[in-house]
Amino acid sequence: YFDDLHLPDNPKHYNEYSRQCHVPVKCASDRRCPEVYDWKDLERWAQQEAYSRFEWESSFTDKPCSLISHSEYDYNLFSTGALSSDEEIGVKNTMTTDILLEYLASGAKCPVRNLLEGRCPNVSRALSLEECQHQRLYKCDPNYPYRSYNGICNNLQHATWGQAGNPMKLEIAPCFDDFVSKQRRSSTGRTLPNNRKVISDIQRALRNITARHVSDEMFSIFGLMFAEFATSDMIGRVMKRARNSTGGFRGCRADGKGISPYQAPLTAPLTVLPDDSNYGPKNVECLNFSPIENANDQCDLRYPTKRNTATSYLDLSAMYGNGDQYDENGKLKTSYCGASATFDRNHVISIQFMAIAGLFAQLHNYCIDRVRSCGQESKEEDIIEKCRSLTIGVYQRIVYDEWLYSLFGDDLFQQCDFNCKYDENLESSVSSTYTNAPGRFQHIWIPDHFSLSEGGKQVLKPVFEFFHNFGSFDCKSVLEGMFNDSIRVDTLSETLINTFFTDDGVHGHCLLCLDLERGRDAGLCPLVLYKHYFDRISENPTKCYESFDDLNDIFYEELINVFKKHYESPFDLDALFLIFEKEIPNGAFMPRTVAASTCLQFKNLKCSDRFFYSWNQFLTPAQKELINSIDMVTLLAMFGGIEQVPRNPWFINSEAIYANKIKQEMNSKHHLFCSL
Ligand code: HEM
Ligand SMILES: [Ca+2]
Repeated sequence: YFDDLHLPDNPKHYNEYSRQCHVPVKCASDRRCPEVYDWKDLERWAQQEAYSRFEWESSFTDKPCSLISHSEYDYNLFSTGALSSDEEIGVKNTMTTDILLEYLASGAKCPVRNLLEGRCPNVSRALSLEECQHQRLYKCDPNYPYRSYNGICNNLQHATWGQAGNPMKLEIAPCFDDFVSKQRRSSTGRTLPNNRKVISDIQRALRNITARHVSDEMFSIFGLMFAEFATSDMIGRVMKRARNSTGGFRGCRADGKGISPYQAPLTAPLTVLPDDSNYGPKNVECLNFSPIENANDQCDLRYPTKRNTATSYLDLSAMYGNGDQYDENGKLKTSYCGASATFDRNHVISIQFMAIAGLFAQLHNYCIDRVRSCGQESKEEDIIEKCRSLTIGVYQRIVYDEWLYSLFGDDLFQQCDFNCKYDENLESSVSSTYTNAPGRFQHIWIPDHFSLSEGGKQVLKPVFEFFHNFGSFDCKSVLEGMFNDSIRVDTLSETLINTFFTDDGVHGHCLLCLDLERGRDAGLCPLVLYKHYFDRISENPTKCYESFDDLNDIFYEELINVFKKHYESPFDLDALFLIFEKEIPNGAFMPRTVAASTCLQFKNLKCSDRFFYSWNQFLTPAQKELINSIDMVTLLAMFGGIEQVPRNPWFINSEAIYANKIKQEMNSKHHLFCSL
């Protein structure tokens, strides 16, 4: 089934649903193109607008009242990095193009759509401004055996594919109201229902669904946190930036009682209604939110898409950073739990995340020690890069053969069929749909407590405590705690809905609301379009949804009732709610459409990666042998500092084996490090 892994450069509106279900298509018979008297003049105007807007926005980084302060719980939840001068040009170019498109769309919308979808041959598809032409030419050396740090030259013909900072890509054209930036509206043209209200009603409704139950064979918190680690490797979110860094621009008053009079321009806070069962009594009427930056650094006239600051390849880019993270011996500088110090910049992570990240950094550093102890003369670069290739290979094998296998279950794993070959014509890219809807599915597994294993006992602590004071935790007990801790599948946790990122256990954010808003901000189309799209790809029967009750093949009745209450038509539902699809394929842990999207995303990342371990021609036999023998259990035994490791860390209640036994087996492979 899933063999078209390509995401288009110029996505088109998805017509198939309308065709099958006789839904009218906006602009269907409108053939007009934008009429502009003087394009050059318009471009220069848009550029001037962009430049002055950028200066104005940047001025807010010096206004303490407009920044979230240290003492607020959501300090750093929306932190923004500083821009290098190259990045600043990219951001300004993106703004220039966005302003120009918004201007055109403010006149008539349909011509803009025709332009964006390539039906206006007389209009150039890129701006002609000098600043827009700064794409560098790269010459890639096909014989250079190692990955670059920013993803460049992984693809020899298209050097920039998969590069950090690239835009995400869309399967189908986005559904902004004006096609370029305004939030999608209901089919009758009204604003979508209040974000928070829908989410809190969903939490209430899910309490009454008993079909969602905990079984013995349950995915572990270890599996959950590993997923977050893999996500952070392929996706790096970046809130709209100004010149200097911040701990987050302010949208709401510090006490949450409404929008701040000092609201910064790069924010779009969420409104909470006074009758909210959690926030109401706390007088919180406003939750901070900052949109993600667009990425259109060469000023192409195309649908706006969001920036991904990570390399899309599964190459441990969040751990290796720019390649400047090594000490004088070529070891990664480490921080808590032996994790690479690069993670210290990321403010929204837990010690559990660090404990998993630490396993891979320690493998790299262990490898460096072993290679050096062979006493052979090697170039510094070769030692580092050989250990890096080994570590990435070990990680990639774990992602596909262990983690995805456990998540998908045997049937679905075979169906998805990860046995593709390297395809040099396939662009490595992250889907904006995946990122902003199905890819967030596992957030609903986040519980209210994580376990620690202290003196052989399980101790439960609120999740938020693990986001602060990393120094107060013992990584060994954090790791051990994750193995027998089950993901949450019966109801949605308070942590997810009411107290996310809190520091006092009382006032917090709503992660699922952020997820919903990200989809709206990225212009995702209605849920039923994606359902139709992915069903077609997986050759499932497709269906039309005329009444809410038609949704009964996707959702339980309790949820349909929530949607009935808030939405005008089943066609208006937000794509995020695919995460609540009731059909879970046999043996899998994910609903059907989420699984289809996940399958395509991970297949793309594998088959577009020239250096993927299973075909990387630069790996030596010794590297290959090590990659095939270091599995997750081995990593845990070697670097987890624990005496007994679970045979299967992805599921709870796994049988345990002695770490020493595994370490001994590894010792018998030491010689391999001398022929890396
Ligand atoms: C305790 C576990 C986790 C926490 C605390 C967490 C937290 C977060 C936060 C704060 C964001 C940014 C929200 C926003 O502003 O848009 C995010 C984004 C995201 N998360 Fe998670 N997450 C967790 C686990 C996972 C897992 C297991 C997955 C599974 C694949 C996942 C997938 C994603 C994706 C795809 C995004 C969007 C991309 C991004 O912003 O990096 N997360 N998560
Ligand atoms: Ca990466």
